[in-house]
Amino acid sequence: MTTDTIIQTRGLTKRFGGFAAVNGVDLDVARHSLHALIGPNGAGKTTVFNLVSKFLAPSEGTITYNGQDITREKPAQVARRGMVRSFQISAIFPRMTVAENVRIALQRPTGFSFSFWRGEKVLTALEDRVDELLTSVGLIEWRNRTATELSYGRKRALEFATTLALDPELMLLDEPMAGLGQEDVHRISDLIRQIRPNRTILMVEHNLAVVADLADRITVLARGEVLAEGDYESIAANDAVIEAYIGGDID
Ligand SMILES: Nc1ncnc2c1ncn2[C@@H]1O[C@H](COP(=O)(O)OP(=O)(O)OP(=O)(O)O)[C@@H](O)[C@H]1O
Repeated sequence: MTTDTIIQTRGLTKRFGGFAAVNGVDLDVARHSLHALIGPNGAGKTTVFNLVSKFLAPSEGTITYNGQDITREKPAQVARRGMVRSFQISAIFPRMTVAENVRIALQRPTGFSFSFWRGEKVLTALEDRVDELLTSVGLIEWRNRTATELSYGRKRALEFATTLALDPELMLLDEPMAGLGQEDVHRISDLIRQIRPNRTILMVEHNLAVVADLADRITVLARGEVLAEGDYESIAANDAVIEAYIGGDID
């Protein structure tokens, strides 16, 4: 494996009973790329995500992260290594303010070690970091409102802020556009573009316009196997991919 690969799977397989939801998947995610996993319903995308983030144990195969075998590690261990899955673990506390939500994320054991620090200077540094994160996701003027007052799209921006608080090296985004209206899709797309530099993002996303816009590389799954891989142009022109999407045009 080259040092440019941050996460690699070989022969990744997950069987539920006799059914292989994921079957022999080889995935290479290049460092500092945005890699999208797409495929029709039931293709195995969520299962791959659960395997990579260690929420599920594989039946067969290996997973390496920065060259280290993490196949048998627990989710908390891979989180400490810098792999953070958004939207599942970064739950929002609805009655707390927007700023408090980010502060709590910053004080998590896997985040900045603010919890071990003391004194006024430290608290100022913590507040500065909270405001920096809120500014970066466009929520600074909402900092003292309760999270429950935020629109759906802004809640997602807050989830981004709480994920970024952990300073992830690899962000796993699980359908970041799900349930969003067009305006919020643009807002979150801009946000992803903005946080991309120096990070690696692996994203499951159904919105193909977003995938076309953001992804450097795309892996198409169908029936648990890799059907195709490449940039959007090559994927969109691939007959097997078009057929897998029920004969439709994936544009
Ligand atoms: N815990 C489970 N037990 C049994 N079968 C499962 C389980 N989880 C997933 N499956 C099956 O594995 C297959 C792949 O599911 P998965 O959710 O990974 O697909 P997906 O590509 O994420 O689909 P979608 O786009 O609909 O979310 C499906 O046929 C699903 O029914």
